[in-house]
Amino acid sequence: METIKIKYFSDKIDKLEYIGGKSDWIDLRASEEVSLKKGEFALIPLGVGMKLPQGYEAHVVPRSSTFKNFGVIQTNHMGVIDGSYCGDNDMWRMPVLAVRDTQIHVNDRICQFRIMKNQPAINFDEVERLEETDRGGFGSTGKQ
Ligand SMILES: O=c1ccn([C@H]2C[C@H](O)[C@@H](COP(=O)(O)OP(=O)(O)OP(=O)(O)O)O2)c(=O)[nH]1
Repeated sequence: METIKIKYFSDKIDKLEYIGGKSDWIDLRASEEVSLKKGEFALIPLGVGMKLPQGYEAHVVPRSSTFKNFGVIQTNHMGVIDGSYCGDNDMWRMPVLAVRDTQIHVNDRICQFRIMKNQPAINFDEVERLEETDRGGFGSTGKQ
């Protein structure tokens, strides 16, 4: 069990809930009304900020139903919340592009997140040749 310090920037959204069993991803809610015309971009405020456990980052992705329900695509495809994004004003947001006119209401569950361990520190060792067998290009194993 990990404990996460959380700040709510709005009292209009439900508190986050960890529900084990079905999925351990945690749904995030829009904390403000967002109206978009087709083709518009917005940063949807998610109304929370967190101090993640030491050595963790968070990954934010849409819910599977988000496109069907709201007609928006997450423009960064997966949001990466660094552990250092933990200041008093560091509210999480979801960048989206609307593919149709749409309305996101306060408290709508729009995306989900999980925490992930940081990768180890990396040192790049530059070489002339990698000395391994080529894997082949995109699609080199065929279609079926
Ligand atoms: O979907 C996202 C992605 C990022 N963030 C916050 C947390 C993250 O730690 C910070 C910076 O994100 P990132 O490093 O991915 O963005 P950048 O464009 O490289 O900005 P920076 O120059 O601040 O690193 O923005 C969000 O709220 N939502």
